[in-house]
Amino acid sequence: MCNKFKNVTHCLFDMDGLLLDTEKLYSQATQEILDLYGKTYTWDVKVSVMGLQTQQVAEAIVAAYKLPISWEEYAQRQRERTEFLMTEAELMPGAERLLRHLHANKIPIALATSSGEHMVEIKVTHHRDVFELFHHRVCGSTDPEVKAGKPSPDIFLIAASRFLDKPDPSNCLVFEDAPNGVQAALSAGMQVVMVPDKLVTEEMRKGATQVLKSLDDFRPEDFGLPPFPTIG
Ligand SMILES: O=c1[nH]cc([C@@H]2O[C@H](COP(=O)(O)O)[C@@H](O)[C@H]2O)c(=O)[nH]1
Ligand SMILES: [Mg+2]
Repeated sequence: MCNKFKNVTHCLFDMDGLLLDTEKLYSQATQEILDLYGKTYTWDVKVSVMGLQTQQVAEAIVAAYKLPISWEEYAQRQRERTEFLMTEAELMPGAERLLRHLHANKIPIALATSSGEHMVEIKVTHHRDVFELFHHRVCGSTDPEVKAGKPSPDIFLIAASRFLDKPDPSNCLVFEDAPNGVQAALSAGMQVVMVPDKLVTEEMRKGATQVLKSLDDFRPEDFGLPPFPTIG
């Protein structure tokens, strides 16, 4: 049987909405701010900001809802609300099993999140052992080398270059939930497994190398990675 996917050697993981169930918490915090102005955080705006850096998200929301505040003020309010909420972030189904499996099989893995370093620390409060499996973390909103956020390829190219053996992008597999993140991975010349929210349209899934309902459905052997051990 011919495999339509190319073998890879390294994996890069998005965090929000992919490894951690934080997108619903962002929606909650955003809606609380918009409530003050009688506005509703709608899916079309939400999906357009998913994966962007903090400043870009704040600018987009202030513009979309014509809020009478600066992006800095918006970002400050979002941070105040999310700092509390995100300590309770839960792992997405299949995330821990996949990360532990890749790590146990010595497949180099890295985190490539648009979130800033401080927020990443808060989000991993209850999952430190799992997030320590990564060779390194790239935190887009605070990393001086990451100039442009997703959908630009910068974050994934920088994440790849920080592995000791500096793999070619074509040998890296990205895991993403957001259309902006999928575009970033493709622009970086990488294959990308997309695990989208149910509301992401067919059109927005186009281009992804593989689309899955859950990380639990991922078959490492599709990409030349060691398969999960069979039970029994
Ligand atoms: O409704 C929202 N979704 C997502 C974000 C943003 O999502 C990023 C998470 O990125 P990633 O999925 O690359 O880990 C955070 O920096 C945050 O700014 C947000 O602010 N609001
Ligand atoms: Mg994400």
